[in-house]
Amino acid sequence: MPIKESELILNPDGSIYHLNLKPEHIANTIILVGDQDRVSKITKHFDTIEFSIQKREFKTETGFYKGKRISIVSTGIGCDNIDIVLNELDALVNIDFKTRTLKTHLTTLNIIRVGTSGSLQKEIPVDSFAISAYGLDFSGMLHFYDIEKIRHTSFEEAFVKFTKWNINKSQPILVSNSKTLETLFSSEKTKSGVTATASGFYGPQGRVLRLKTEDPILNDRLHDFSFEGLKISNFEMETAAIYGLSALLGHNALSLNAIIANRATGQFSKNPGALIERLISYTLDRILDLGN
Ligand SMILES: O=P(O)(O)O[C@H]1O[C@H](CO)[C@@H](O)[C@H]1O
Ligand SMILES: O=c1cc[nH]c(=O)[nH]1
Repeated sequence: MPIKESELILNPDGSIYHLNLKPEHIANTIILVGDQDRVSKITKHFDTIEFSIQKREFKTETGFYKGKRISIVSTGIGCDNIDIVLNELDALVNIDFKTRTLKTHLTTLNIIRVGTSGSLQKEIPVDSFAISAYGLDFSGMLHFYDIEKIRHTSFEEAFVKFTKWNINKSQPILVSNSKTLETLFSSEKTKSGVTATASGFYGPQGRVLRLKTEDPILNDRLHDFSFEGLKISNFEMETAAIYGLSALLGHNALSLNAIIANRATGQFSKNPGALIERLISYTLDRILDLGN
């Protein structure tokens, strides 16, 4: 049965609804960034840029870096946007837009997030690089999918008990990265941990400006929690959703984050721009070891 026009939405030019892309526009290796201005900070290193388009916060550039074809896609902020980006990227490679049916041979994408993040541990200082061994979703978006096979309930149960998690918030879900990608991108320059993916920047990450949070010591409990050697290392707003949807759709995913803030020490990077430039160079260097 063809997928209905209301479900797989194509623009008049045949491109997919939000990303505005056609299947030929994307590579099998994709770097996701939050900020649309970060796209050109990556593609300025490319030998050639073959395609560039932007709709809303979703900017895509595809080109060649030292002979490797790569697409950079900006997601904007948050897991609701990741739902759009991951479903549309998957549709671009695994659904035949003419017949509106699933392809017989499915394509596996390599999806690497290059983001910014706030550390929860003193040992992961400002200006370092964090690799997310797991994403811990607090956003709730993944609960709309059948996640039973990809979640890690013993960690989740221990986490809920230790942190006295308020059940009015969505139930946390722990999802793994691609261990193959993690091996490729890990080095003495990276620190690995569990990335907590929050549903907001202020209250949901324990920041207080004028509004008090529901649980003022939640960040302390996140800091102290450990399970079989795993600790919560950092906060950001997309990783667990990328890991969850990639695992469900059969793609490989990894999240690399430049640590611009340290919540344990109260510090913020003096030069976040230079830090993200270093993470971009690090990522591009390692990405060449991926097969095409
Ligand atoms: O720098 P990016 O990739 O946007 O990532 C982080 O920064 C944003 C918040 O300022 C959130 O998207 C968070 O995940
Ligand atoms: O503290 C931080 C820094 C960047 N992005 C976040 O979501 N949180």
